[in-house]
Formats: sequence, C-alpha cells, structure tokens
Amino acid sequence: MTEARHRKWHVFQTKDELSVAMAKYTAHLSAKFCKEKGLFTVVLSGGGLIDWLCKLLEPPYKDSIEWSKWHVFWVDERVCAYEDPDSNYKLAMDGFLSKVGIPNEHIYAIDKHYAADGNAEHCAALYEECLRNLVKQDIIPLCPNGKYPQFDLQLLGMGPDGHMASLFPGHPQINVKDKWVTYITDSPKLPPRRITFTLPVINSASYNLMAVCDDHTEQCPRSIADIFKHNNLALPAAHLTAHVETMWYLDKAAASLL
Ligand SMILES: O=C(O)[C@H](O)[C@@H](O)[C@H](O)[C@H](O)COP(=O)(O)O
Repeated sequence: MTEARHRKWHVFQTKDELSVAMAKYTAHLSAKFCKEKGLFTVVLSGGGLIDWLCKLLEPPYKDSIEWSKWHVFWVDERVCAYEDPDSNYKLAMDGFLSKVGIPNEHIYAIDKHYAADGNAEHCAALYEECLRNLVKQDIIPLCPNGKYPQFDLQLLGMGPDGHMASLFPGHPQINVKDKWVTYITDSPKLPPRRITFTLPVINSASYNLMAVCDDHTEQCPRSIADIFKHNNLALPAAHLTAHVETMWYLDKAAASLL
C-alpha cells in the first residue's frame, strides 16, 4: 500500500483481485460499524462497482455480514424510471441488493414518480429531505462541523475524464456547498439528468473507497496520473478526502502511468 498526503492506494494485478479486496474492506467496516453503532450506512455509485461488489455474495461474506443492519444510499443517480436499464437503483437491485437480506425500508432510492418524470431538481430536493429525516431519526449522524451527514462507507468510481459521482470537470456542481444533494441536466456522461451528493457531503464520509479499473481508454490512466502526481484539482476526483480514510483501489491498467 502507498500513501501520499491524505490518499492511500493499492494497485491490483486483476479486477478479480480488486473485487476480493473491496469485499474484504467492506465486510470489515460492516462488522466494525454494526458492532459500534448497531447499523452500517453504505453509499453506492453506478458503473462497474456493482459487479466488483459481487464477491460479497460469496462465502465467507454472504452468511457472515449482518445485512439487516445495512442502510443503503446512492452517491449519484440517473433520473429515469426504476425499470430503466440506466437506473443505478436497478443495477444495484438486480445485481446485488435483491440477493441479500437488507430490509426494503433500508434501501433509499430517489423518488419513484419524479424519477420517471425526469424531474432532476425535485429528485435532488426530495433525496436531501430524506437524508435530513434520517439524521433526525439518528440513522445518519452529522459530521463534526454539524453541517453535513456523515456516512460510514462510500464506494465510488471515477470516470476516465476524472469525474466522481455526478460531479464533472468544468461543470458548476463541484462548487455547491449550501446543499447536500444537487442535480445536473446536461451530464457529459449519458443519461444527461442526474442527482448527486455535493462535494462536502462526499468528503464528510468516514471512509471513502474509490475503485478504478481501466477499460481500454487512454484517458483513464492519464487522469489517475494527473491526480496522483500533480493533484490536478480541475478533475473532481482529485478533491476526494474522508474523515478517517480515503482509499483508492486501482487495477494495473488504470495505474499504468504512475
Ligand atoms: O452513475 C454513474 O454514472 C456513476 O456513479 C459514475 O460516477 C461512475 O461511478 C463513474 O463514471 C465510473 O464508472 P465506471 O465504473 O463504469 O467506470
């Protein structure tokens, strides 16, 4: 493992090794937080992540994780119907969540009706309201400055252009600080309408695990080098921190220019 400034990282020879490590990391934190607080708040993203998480569906994890104590959120979501193949909710439900015993009422998706209508602004406002209610119910604590919710673990991915969640380079959402959840209607990655946690919320998590596997683009290893060697803050993912630990899991291809 390598460490620079606040960032730690591991490079894995294969995606499979990365998935095994991701399962271990997640299972360890699940056990820790379930023991300490009686629940575990996990934030998912879209993309390849759900595939990599599938190691949790295998022994020894599937039967040892206290799934009933999990509370699941999305760091970003595409504003479309739940049944739409673009939906991050559908991706996670079909590939992972439906296969473990997380109570339905612990799975916090965006509003079904506004999502189907494509109303990103309302979806963002209602998702923020949902988080605020969970803070009142003591499911999510606030971070020490009292301004933002503090999730236990966020599992993130980075796009080849250096975006994370739905915070894209050259778009204003990265600067939003007065909201917990914001929205975009012209996302360069399709589909265009999305909601996303704001940067201060993302960085308030106790643990952030960013997993990046390069799928034959030249841009991805360049963005990784730009972040790790030059801390190029034009790339949203370069801003990632966390309260306890910011961990990057890279495959060999993504790390090829380091
Ligand atoms: O909904 C989304 O599009 C995502 O949440 C997005 O931020 C994703 O995590 C990255 O684009 C990485 O995606 P890949 O893992 O597919 O490269």
